[in-house]
Amino acid sequence: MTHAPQRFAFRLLATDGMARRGEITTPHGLVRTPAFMPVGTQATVKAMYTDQVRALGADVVLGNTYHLMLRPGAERVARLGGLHHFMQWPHTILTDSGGFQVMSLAQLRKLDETGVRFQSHIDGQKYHLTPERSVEIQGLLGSDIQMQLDECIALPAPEQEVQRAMELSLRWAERSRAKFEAMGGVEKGQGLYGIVQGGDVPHLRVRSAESLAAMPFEGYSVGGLAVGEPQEVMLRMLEVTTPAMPVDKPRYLMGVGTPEDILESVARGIDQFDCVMPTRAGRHGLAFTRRGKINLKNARHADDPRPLDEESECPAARQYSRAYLHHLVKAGEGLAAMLLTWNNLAYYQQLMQGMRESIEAGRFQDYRASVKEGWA
Ligand SMILES: CNc1nc2c(CC[C@H]3O[C@@H](OC)[C@H](O)[C@@H]3O)c3nc(N)[nH]c(=O)c3cc2[nH]1
Repeated sequence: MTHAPQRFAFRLLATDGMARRGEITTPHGLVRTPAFMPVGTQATVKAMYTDQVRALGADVVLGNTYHLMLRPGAERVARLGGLHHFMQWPHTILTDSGGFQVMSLAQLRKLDETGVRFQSHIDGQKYHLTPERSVEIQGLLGSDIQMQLDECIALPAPEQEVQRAMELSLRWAERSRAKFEAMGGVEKGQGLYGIVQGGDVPHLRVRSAESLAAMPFEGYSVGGLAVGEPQEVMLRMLEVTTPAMPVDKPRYLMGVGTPEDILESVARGIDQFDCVMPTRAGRHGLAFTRRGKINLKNARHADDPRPLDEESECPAARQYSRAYLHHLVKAGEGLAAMLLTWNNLAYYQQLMQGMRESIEAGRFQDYRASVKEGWA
C-alpha cells in the first residue's frame, strides 16, 4: 500500500473579532493564514527567484490556468514533471481556473452553459474551457489548491445579470466538484475551492455562499470583487458574505489588494489574498514601505542618500539609496524591477506576519491602528 498523502486540512488556531489565525495543510506543506500569495501567473513571480520569494515568508504562489494552458500547455508541464518541478517551487501552489482571464484577455469569447469558447490572445488558436477541462488542467499542473470555473462579471451590473452569472457559477461549481473527485483530488490531499459570486447584491451573495457551503469544498473564495467597485462596496460585501461562509474552511478573497484592503478584509474574516499590486508596482517604480508608498520616478529622490527603510530586514529596503533606485528606474535598468519587487513583497509578507502574530496575541485592532498610523 503506497503511503496515502495526508488529506487537505484547515485548522483555526485563534480568532480576534472576525480576524482569524489559521493554517492549511496541503501536499506541499503548511500555509500560515492570513496569507498573502504572490502572483506567478506564467510560472514565475516576475523579477524574483523562487528561493528569494520563499525567504520572504511566502508559503504559496499562484499559477494561472488560462495563461499556462495557452503556453507552454498543461500536458507539456505534466510531461516535464508538473508545475512545482518546472518552476522549482517545492511549496504550495494555488491556481485560478482561468475564467477571469478569459473574460479579460481572450479574443472572440463566447460563454454558454457548457463553458467558454475563445481564441488565444497569443496565436489565435481556438479553445473550449469547461468546468471539467479547467479542473483537468489544474490537476495536470499538480496544483495543491484549485479553483472551480466561474463567471466573474465587472461591476456595476444590472441585478438580473449578476443573478444569471451567480447561478451559472453554482452549476459550474457542481460540475467542477464532480470532476475533481473523479480525478482523485481528495485522495491526493489537494483542495478545490468553490467561488462565491453575487456582485454587489447582498441577498445574491448570501444565496451563493449558502449554496456552495452545502457542497463539500475544501475552501471557499470570494470572487466577483476588486473588479472596479469602490473599496467600501467591497468591504460591505465581505460583511454580508463571510458570516454566511463555513467557519471551519479557508476563505480566499481573489485579486485583493492594497495593504489597506488586506488589513480591512482580515478584519472581516478573510484568510487568503492574491494581488499583482506589489509585483506590478515594483516594475513601475513604486515602493511600499511602513510609511506609505514612494514613487521612485519622482525627481525629488535624485539626491536622497537614505534607503527606503533602514529598519527593514530586506536588503533592497535597507542597503540601497533612494537616489540609486531613482537612477535605475529612470535608466530603465532591470535591477530597478528586481529591487523594488523584492522590497514590495518583503513589505507585504512583513504585514501578514504582523497580522498573524497580533491575532494570536488578541491585539489585532492595535496592530491595524499602528500600521495605519505609519502610513499617515
Ligand atoms: C484583480 N481583481 C480580481 N482578480 C480576480 C480573479 C483573478 C485572480 C487571478 O488573476 C491573476 O492576477 C491578475 C492571478 O493569477 C489571480 O490568480 C478572479 N478569478 C476568478 N476565477 N473569479 C473571480 O471572481 C475573480 C475575481 C477577481 N478580482
